[in-house]
Amino acid sequence: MEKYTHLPDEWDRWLDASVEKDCRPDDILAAMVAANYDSAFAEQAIAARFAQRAAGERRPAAEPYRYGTPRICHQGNLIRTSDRDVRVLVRLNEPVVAVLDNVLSAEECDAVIALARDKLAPSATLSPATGKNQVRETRTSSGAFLPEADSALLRRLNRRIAEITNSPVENGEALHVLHYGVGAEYRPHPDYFEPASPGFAATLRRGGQRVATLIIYLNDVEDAGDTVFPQLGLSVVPKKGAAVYFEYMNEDGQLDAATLHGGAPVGAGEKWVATKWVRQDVFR
Ligand SMILES: O=C(O)CCC(=O)C(=O)O
Ligand SMILES: [Fe+2]
Repeated sequence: MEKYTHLPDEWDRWLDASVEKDCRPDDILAAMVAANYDSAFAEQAIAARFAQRAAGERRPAAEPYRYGTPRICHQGNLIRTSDRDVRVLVRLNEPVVAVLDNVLSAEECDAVIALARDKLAPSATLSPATGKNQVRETRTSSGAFLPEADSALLRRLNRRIAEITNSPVENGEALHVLHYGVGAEYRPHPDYFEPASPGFAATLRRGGQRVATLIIYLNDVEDAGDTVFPQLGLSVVPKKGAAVYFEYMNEDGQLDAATLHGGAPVGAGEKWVATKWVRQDVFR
């Protein structure tokens, strides 16, 4: 039987009542799946209902994002790190986005791919409703985290990335490598965790919010696979050793929705990136 992707009135009221009673999102989901609801649809509906309730308890209208001094120091043509001069190619101030070149050497790119190749697993996304990792059609790459203890190369790169992003090494999550085959994509998403979503509470306790991202391109893609920013009309074309940086949390804790981004489907060849997500505090 076809799964339901529509909420009739009685289920709408039931969902409201369940959220009001503070039922666990997991239990609400289980009940809906048992009643033949599509699980992705149900999760979205549950997360939206929790977010709505939280929004009602907060200030009514969200204030526009205030752009202060960027975290990244990218005024000049170069960012000098302790072991490499990184070239600034493009700077955008609102939101803060920078395209950088010469972040990694070609040999370093190849070495990072080699470290990740055997560890790849289908990419998952964290459910905003339940906090569980789930494989979805919105993210069709495969990926692996590379813990720093694994190699001297990773320690050196993590230090360099911390200098580029002007943040403590300890605030970075482990480097995350993604591999996309032809047609694989990562649909537009924010990298921060929507604070009102119950599924994100646990990860937010580990180092606080994500504040900035550096996506490093580890190969030249034969066709397409750009990193796209739909709200900016911006598309960054992968180039081996180059990177795109963006930041999305200011000193007041506001989150910048304009940094919505995704990895467009690869047209030909393959695409490898290494992502560093920077947290507000030490990430454990
Ligand atoms: O592959 C890309 O261009 C985007 C990757 C991405 O959004 C991420 O790793 O958070
Ligand atoms: Fe992302």
